[in-house]
Amino acid sequence: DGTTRPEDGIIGTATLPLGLRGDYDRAQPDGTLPEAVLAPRSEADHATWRSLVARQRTIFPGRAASAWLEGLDRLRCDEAVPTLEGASAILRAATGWQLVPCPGLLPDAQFFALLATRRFPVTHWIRRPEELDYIVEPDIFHDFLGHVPLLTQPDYAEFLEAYGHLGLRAEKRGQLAPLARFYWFMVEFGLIAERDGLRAYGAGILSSRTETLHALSDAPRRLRFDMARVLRSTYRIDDVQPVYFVIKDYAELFAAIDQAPALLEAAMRAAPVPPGGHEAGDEVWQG
Ligand SMILES: C[C@H](O)[C@H](O)C1=Nc2c(nc(N)[nH]c2=O)NC1
Ligand SMILES: [Fe+3]
Repeated sequence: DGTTRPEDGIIGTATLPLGLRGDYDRAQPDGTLPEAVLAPRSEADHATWRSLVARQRTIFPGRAASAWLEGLDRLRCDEAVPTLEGASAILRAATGWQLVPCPGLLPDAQFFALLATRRFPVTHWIRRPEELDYIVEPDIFHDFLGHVPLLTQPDYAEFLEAYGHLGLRAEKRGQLAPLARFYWFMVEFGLIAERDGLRAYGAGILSSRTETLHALSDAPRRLRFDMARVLRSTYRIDDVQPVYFVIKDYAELFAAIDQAPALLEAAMRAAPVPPGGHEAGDEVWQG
């Protein structure tokens, strides 16, 4: 389902060679990097971070999900590349999650094992100033700004831990392809129907200027979240998404985890839906 994506460095899953840039040689058996080997931040790193955040902040109003924005504000990370210790203190108090540094994309088993113990791996390196608009792999801007704010929201925090456990189970049963689709559509590119309208909570959307503008525009197709449909839906990662799925609340994601074991088996036998493909039973989100 995944190929390299030309923009803003959101990566598909299993098919991509792990980490073109990260410091994998010094990673520990669980995939994390020991504090002692972390490269210090330069003023240029902080400047890159500030401009990336400032650019996104101009388009968040009316587009970013309220729980995600509240989380971002609580993390107070606009002025400099955040430290994981500082953010972890806020997360522990809110939902018991913590952040661990990693060299980049991790093998699925390591990734799931960390999520299952409420440890979210955050890539340590940050893109170079000339890469503001485009990088191939997720960097700290995608991992931290995209994924961390919603870890302050209890239902979502519970869901992502359960996803970790489900991942370890699915890996034993060779069901990673449909499970990666669930991560892609509902963690990286998810939309939520809020009282004041449609909003984005997906990390891949909110860490990308182009995707944030596109996802909330009239261009893409938006379907009501349907777990079985998501598990059959393939995707491209080399362009903005042609289709998104809309949840009504984060508890819906956690509830879907319970259905997953049966649906994963069925999805392995079902014909995959091509990227942006239509199916008779599709429930278009009316909004
Ligand atoms: C699980 C998901 O489908 C995807 O395969 C992965 N995502 C990530 C990963 N590793 C990191 N660090 N971050 C991710 O988002 N490894 C695997
Ligand atoms: Fe991500």
